[in-house]
Amino acid sequence: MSAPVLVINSGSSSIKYQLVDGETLEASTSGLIERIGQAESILTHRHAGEKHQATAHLADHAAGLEAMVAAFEEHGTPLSEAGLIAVAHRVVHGGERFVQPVVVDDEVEQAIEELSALAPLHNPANLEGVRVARKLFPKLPQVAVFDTAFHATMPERAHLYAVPSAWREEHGVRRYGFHGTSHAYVSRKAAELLGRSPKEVNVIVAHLGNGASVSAVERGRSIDTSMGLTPLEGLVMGTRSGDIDPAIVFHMHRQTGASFADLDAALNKESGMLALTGQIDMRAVEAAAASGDRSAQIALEIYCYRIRKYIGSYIAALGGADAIAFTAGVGENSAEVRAGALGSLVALGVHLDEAANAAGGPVISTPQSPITVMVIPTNEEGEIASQTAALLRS
Ligand SMILES: Nc1ncnc2c1ncn2[C@@H]1O[C@H](COP(=O)(O)OP(=O)(O)O)[C@@H](O)[C@H]1O
Ligand SMILES: CC(=O)OP(=O)(O)O
Ligand SMILES: [Mg+2]
Repeated sequence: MSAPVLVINSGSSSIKYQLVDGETLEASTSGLIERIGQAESILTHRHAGEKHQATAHLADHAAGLEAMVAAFEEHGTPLSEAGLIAVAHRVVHGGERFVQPVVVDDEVEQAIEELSALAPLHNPANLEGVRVARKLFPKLPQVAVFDTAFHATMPERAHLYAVPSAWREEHGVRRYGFHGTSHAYVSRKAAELLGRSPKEVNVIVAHLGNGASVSAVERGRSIDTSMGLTPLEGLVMGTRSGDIDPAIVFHMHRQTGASFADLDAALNKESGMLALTGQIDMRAVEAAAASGDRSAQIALEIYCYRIRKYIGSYIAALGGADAIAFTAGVGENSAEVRAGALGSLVALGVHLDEAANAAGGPVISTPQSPITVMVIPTNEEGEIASQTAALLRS
């Protein structure tokens, strides 16, 4: 590896990590630590085509990152001998200030902490990863790469909300958008698949994971995206409601006396597919729907209908699209969701090839389709490593 970067994606109860070459984007080692803070945590470490799994009690992110360091020592090359040029961190909210990757110092750490109010599910965990890694690897540059950065190009018509000016000017209320490294990487790959430069094409990216968002990418620049001030707006997600009438919050507060903290938790953690079906995982929802469960069938319809409305509106926003690309856990794996999301878009130039869709792509539209539909595996860690290597070169 010529520019090895350790990429860390700290979630609320998990840590994903990869050792990636910032030049070739090749990952030699990757891992996932799940159920941090619970009685038994699971560490899955992949190196040289082999999978090593272990369980342990990992009380917090510090313990999780120490277990990661130990796994590198046990399997393959210890991190201290890997020739790392940096540790790179996914940070979800960068606010208005961070529109490029930055090397983290005390002041940047403080700024990320202040942004936690805008991404309470994500930034605190990201920050924890940064803090522990700064202690573990004090000599290496720690770089933060922000989910929001790619969307900094959105025009005012897309990022301004029609709310009182003090909210906008004094409290940073605007659309920021998230999953930016994924939207950036996948929209570039879509242009590559079309055999064109990113600057020549308009692409709609549907990133459908646990969190989910759609973006409209005009000639390589994000011009709109479905997530807003926080990662709650837009699509129906695993546990998040996506778009609702904001008055529902006031109504429920008045009706039940629930606090704003309770309502925040209800919309972020107890809504979405979980609220509609009792399940978070799309595989379980699809299995229930296939076995005749009516609420799962309706939930799938709602999930797909919301995506379809966003895609239709982004075709309008872009004045026509060259490609639609599906990515992330659901987008890459569920032919049923892709078909459901595209149904009735024939009138807008989307002709799905059902056999190609069932086979998983990469191209899943017919050769005559005016808009090419694709399935493109995302690579957030590779994109983060590549942006980090570019920052350190400059
Ligand atoms: N074969 C599959 N069919 C349908 N959905 C799947 C499949 N594999 C994974 N998923 C969905 O992908 C989700 C995770 O996506 P991912 O992009 O890894 O999310 P995150 O990064 O937010 O954790 C799971 O919750 C599951 O719903
Ligand atoms: C921003 C966001 O929703 O991220 P994730 O999908 O990882 O939850
Ligand atoms: Mg994700």
